[in-house]
Amino acid sequence: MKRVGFVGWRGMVGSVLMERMLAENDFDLIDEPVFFTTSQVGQGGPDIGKPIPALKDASDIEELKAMDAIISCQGGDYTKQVYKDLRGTGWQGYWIDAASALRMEEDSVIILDPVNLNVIQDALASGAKDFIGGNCTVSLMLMALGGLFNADQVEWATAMTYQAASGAGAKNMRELLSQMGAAHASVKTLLDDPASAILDIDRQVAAAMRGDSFPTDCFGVPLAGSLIPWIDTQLPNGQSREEWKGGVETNKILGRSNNPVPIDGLCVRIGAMRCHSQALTIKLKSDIPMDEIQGMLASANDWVKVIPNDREITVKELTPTVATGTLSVPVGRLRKMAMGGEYLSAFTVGDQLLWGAAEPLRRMLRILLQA
Ligand SMILES: NC(=O)C1=CN([C@@H]2O[C@H](COP(=O)(O)OP(=O)(O)OC[C@H]3O[C@@H](n4cnc5c(N)ncnc54)[C@H](OP(=O)(O)O)[C@@H]3O)[C@@H](O)[C@H]2O)C=CC1
Ligand SMILES: N[C@@H](CC(=O)OP(=O)(O)O)C(=O)O
Repeated sequence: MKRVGFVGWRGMVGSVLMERMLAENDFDLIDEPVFFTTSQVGQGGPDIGKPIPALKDASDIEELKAMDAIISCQGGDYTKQVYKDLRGTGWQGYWIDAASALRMEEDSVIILDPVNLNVIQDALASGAKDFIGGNCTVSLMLMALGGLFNADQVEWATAMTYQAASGAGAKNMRELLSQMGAAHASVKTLLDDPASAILDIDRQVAAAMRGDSFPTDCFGVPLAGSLIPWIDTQLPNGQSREEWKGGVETNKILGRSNNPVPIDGLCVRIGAMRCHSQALTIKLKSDIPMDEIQGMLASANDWVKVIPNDREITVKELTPTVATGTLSVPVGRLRKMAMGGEYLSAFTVGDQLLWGAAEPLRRMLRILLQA
């Protein structure tokens, strides 16, 4: 592969992708990396340790057409704007995308190679050209529980999520911190006085959070000190779109859309920065002994880390604070539930910008570059 085009490389997901590609020396495998922009045509691109042309126009179909592969972290609106026109020219290159726009298209593959390399390879062999990153929550759940799914031991599963601000975008991360600051500022004087009453502090914070000056332009409501029990749009059946993705994307990734495992849940935004967490209830097909379960999970890929169901280790190692900025996907709180030996509880955490967004794209490009 000679020419690889990058769109959306300076956004939040794109920046994480660039960091990872530099860390793994991926650019050494690309003859001509070409960087595109929707707003800075002609300006300089990122420093990748070798010369690159000035930024090209990401809406210029002729320029895009010259690429052997394009990797986009620009978002679904951009994909909808150019993808059809580009394919309409007869372009046969590979399209790798972080956005959800093409995920459920028949000809596309949702990529998560530590879990579905077989699906990816079969698709490549049959000429597939569109490789789309999965929803962050889904990818992180499968990185954690891939062992049970691969062994076909899951009868059904529910995922109750605790999703970070980053999933809503860079501005939302900033707003979360502004909200934290505003909440703190509203009671600073009282906090500084050790004799002040906690219920006065509580009343004053609640008033500040409900007040008009509390910063809520991005989330629409307070997140710091609160939570938001809805992510993405509303579907007619009462599911949120994020919850719907849990079922359809998991089964597509596993290559079993025709024989789906029922998966549903409830997706909630909480005040973490960039790590999504999820509490899972898994109905197993049989009462598998716990040591076998742990073995299946731990051996599924190089990044999953089984945390013993021990209080001290769990509170230290199974948190967003520990997982943030790393590729490690800890999974713990593993125990059989009161409902019976086939009911397994689990809790998992992962960085939603790494395995949840950039890393599957980077690895897909690498698969193509090394083919
Ligand atoms: N955020 C997430 O958790 C996930 C996002 N995705 C997908 O990735 C897409 C992009 O998400 P995300 O990276 O969060 O989006 P960003 O808003 O961070 O970046 C998107 C684009 O905005 C433009 N931009 C304008 N101003 C700036 C600035 N000051 N700094 C950086 N970029 C700027 C850039 O385009 P240009 O250079 O052309 O101006 C950039 O590529 C999403 O729409 C979604 O489809 C997928 C999985 C997870
Ligand atoms: N919806 C996710 C982030 C995201 O971008 O998801 P998707 O790639 O499925 O649109 C969240 O808010 O946490």
